[in-house]
Amino acid sequence: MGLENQVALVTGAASDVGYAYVKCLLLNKVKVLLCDINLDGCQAIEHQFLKEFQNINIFSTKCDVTNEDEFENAFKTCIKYFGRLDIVINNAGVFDNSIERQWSATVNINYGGVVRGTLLAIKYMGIPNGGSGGTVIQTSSLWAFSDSYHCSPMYLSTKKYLMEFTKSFGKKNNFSLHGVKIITLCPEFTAINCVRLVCKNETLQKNEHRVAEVEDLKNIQQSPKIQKTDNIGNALITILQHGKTGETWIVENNKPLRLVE
Ligand SMILES: NC(=O)c1ccc[n+]([C@@H]2O[C@H](COP(=O)([O-])OP(=O)(O)OC[C@H]3O[C@@H](n4cnc5c(N)ncnc54)[C@H](O)[C@@H]3O)[C@@H](O)[C@H]2O)c1
Ligand SMILES: CCCCC/C=C\C=C\[C@H](O)C/C=C\C/C=C\CCCC(=O)O
Repeated sequence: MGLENQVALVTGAASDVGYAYVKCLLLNKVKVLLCDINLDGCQAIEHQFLKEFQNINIFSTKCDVTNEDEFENAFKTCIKYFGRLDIVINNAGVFDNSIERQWSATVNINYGGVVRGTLLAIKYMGIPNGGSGGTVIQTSSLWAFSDSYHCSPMYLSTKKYLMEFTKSFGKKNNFSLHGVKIITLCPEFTAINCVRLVCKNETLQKNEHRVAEVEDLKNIQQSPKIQKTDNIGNALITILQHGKTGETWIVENNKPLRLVE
């Protein structure tokens, strides 16, 4: 299925994974609205791609996925600017180990942001509401399948919740009501500066067990086997073309993209 001339809204677009999503969408002739709390970051990406690729359609807007009005305004901006909306990528996320201080923010962004984005997608793309249907992709993590990794319990649990939300909410009987497919993508680690994010936390630094886990993260990060973000971007395109509502997909280095049965 070709994606040409479809329109996508990507949250957390100023991120490493977001960058790869946007790039792969543009290369498939999708028009893209970049949304992030970091508007400068989105605009820098926008300018880079406008220089790099010809005949692309790209625009940026500030959007905090925890702010209902701001998030809804991003949907309105998208439809106003591009005239339609077909794809929503819920990608904004945070990884914070300071469970004592940050747990509610992690839930509000990683899980709440996905729920808000999904409900808004149905409101703006749902057939009974005048839309043409569409697809929502949630970014979870391969960690959602792990019971062993406890470096950030909040991160892990929000990624599990959003996957369960999608499996349940994306069921075919729900899809038949609005025509919006809802699918989860679970990437394995990718080459990003995650060690910076993980190491900044003092609570973590004081906990010997967790320090050992940070060492593990550093080793994974430095591994030549770590997947490139483009691997995730290419997986996104395949899922948009072939995925079915309620499905969960895993993307790992050097392995075929796989559907979780
Ligand atoms: N990097 C990995 O190895 C990896 C693996 C699996 C899944 N993921 C997931 O991919 C997504 C992107 O991760 P990344 O590695 O590119 O992270 P990143 O830290 O580079 O980017 C996160 C982005 O989200 C934005 N953001 C944070 N709070 C926001 C909010 N309230 N509203 C809107 N935007 C907000 C940040 O500004 C940033 O641009 C996350 O959901 C992450 O859990 C990442
Ligand atoms: C906003 C987010 C930035 C996130 C960067 C930090 C951590 C990234 C976490 C990824 O989601 C991890 C993805 C997959 C890891 C899977 C397996 C690794 C080892 C398995 C295990 O120890 O259980």
